[in-house]
Amino acid sequence: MNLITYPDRELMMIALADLLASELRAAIETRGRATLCVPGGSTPGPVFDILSGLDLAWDKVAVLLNDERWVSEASPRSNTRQLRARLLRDKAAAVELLPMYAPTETPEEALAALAEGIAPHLPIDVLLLGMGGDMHTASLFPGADRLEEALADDAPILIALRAEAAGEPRITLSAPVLRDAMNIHLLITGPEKRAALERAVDLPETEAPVRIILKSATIHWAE
Ligand SMILES: O=C(O)[C@H](O)[C@@H](O)[C@H](O)[C@H](O)COP(=O)(O)O
Repeated sequence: MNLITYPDRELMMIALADLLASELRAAIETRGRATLCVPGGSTPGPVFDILSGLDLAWDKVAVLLNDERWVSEASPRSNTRQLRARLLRDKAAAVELLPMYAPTETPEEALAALAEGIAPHLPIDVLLLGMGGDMHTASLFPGADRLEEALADDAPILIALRAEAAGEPRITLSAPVLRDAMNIHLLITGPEKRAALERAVDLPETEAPVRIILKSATIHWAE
């Protein structure tokens, strides 16, 4: 495992934001544009705060979430809401946001249109992921109804799935889309997630979906 242990969370968030920014700059230099894909949840907020103030050609960056909870932006559970509040501001206000939500009753109704918006921006240049204590990443939850389909090598770009631990229905990028990213980072904090990560190494992907990127990711951890 390629694991970086930081002396504290604040240092980690600063170092990680700098690293993501330099990978975005390199992608823009090579390809003229870049795709950045980021998690929801509570952990990445401070990285977003720092990243949004860094200098780079943000107008050449497309941003999308790893996954979304099927709730409107009015809900505090909305990952898009957090993204707008913490990342799509300051210098990063110039990015293009690729939607991961539409106001349909079920995610299935919106899947095709959302995937169509994402397809031209693949592969992802810079991918940041989070992980839950149950070893899910993005919305690839152990026990989710369509997990096997989402883990398959020929999975479509987006999958809608439901899992007990997930709360509301979810939409998630599939394993092949995540695995194909050019630069992959996993951000975790605290002893519980560190222990979960170590357990994941010996488990199959269906029980520890985070395994799909463990070999290729740089893992960033602080207590
Ligand atoms: O929508 C989500 O919930 C996420 O994208 C998810 O995969 C998240 O990264 C982990 O659940 C960790 O969440 P925390 O950072 O809140 O622990």
